[in-house]
Amino acid sequence: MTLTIALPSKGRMKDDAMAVFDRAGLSISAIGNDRSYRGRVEGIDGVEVAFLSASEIARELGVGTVDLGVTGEDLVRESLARADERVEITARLGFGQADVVVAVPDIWKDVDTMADLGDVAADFRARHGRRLAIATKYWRLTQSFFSTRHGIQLYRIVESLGATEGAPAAGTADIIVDITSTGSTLTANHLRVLSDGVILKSEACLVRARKPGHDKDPRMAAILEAVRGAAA
Ligand SMILES: Nc1ncnc2c1ncn2[C@@H]1O[C@H](COP(=O)(O)OP(=O)(O)OP(=O)(O)O)[C@@H](O)[C@H]1O
Ligand SMILES: O=P(O)(O)OC[C@H]1O[C@H](OP(=O)(O)OP(=O)(O)O)[C@H](O)[C@@H]1O
Repeated sequence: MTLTIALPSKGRMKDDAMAVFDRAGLSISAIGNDRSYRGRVEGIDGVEVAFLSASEIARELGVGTVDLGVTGEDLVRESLARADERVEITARLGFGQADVVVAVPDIWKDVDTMADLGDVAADFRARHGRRLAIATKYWRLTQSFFSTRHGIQLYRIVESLGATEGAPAAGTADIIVDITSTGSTLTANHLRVLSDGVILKSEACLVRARKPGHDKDPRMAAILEAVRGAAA
């Protein structure tokens, strides 16, 4: 059986992911020309490399069409319901660090915690005639953090696929849930992370799809050991 490893084909994780595999002594070459989306690991037969976007990698791991992949933990937990039943995070790779956070307008001086935000949400309709609106592309993470973890039910998610930090100023949402690394985009948009508003501390991970046979496959064991040893 062929083992398929998915690596980012583009985006911010591409170069670091290739570098980890290089340091691990797993040299990857493209099949055909440089623009090919298929590759192989030199010296190991029966292992194929698929180059996909980081978000596609998370989805493909969930359905098991790839065996291993490098992608962000945020994308895994957002794309997959009950992620831990379907995939295993086998190594944290030391790059792509970013936090998924709840951020509110700076001028909401009395709102510092999720409990404060729960109070705001509870009387938002009475004050404004509508529910608190949260702009995000992280539906699943937002719902589980607000509803399950903090018992906040009175809100509405406004899907945002870009420039999420601009939504409060544009009037399309009241607060946001988004990824941040340096924090400069939040600051530039006059937003502030709640003191207990970090939903997930994400980084790039080597993720395995839970499929039968992996535990007995020497190629899987060799790849995991090599990549773990090379993680920054
Ligand atoms: N400042 C940042 N902004 C956005 N993502 C970041 C940042 N820092 C690290 N990341 C991580 O990078 C990953 C997304 O990378 P990238 O945007 O290259 O992915 P992509 O799947 O190619 O995107 P898309 O499919 O939207 O084109 C996520 O796991 C995210 O957590
Ligand atoms: O905390 P910061 O360092 O400001 O980064 C956060 C921003 O970066 C990402 O946007 P995008 O994918 O456009 O990335 P880029 O701003 O790094 O180009 C993300 O959606 C945030 O908007």
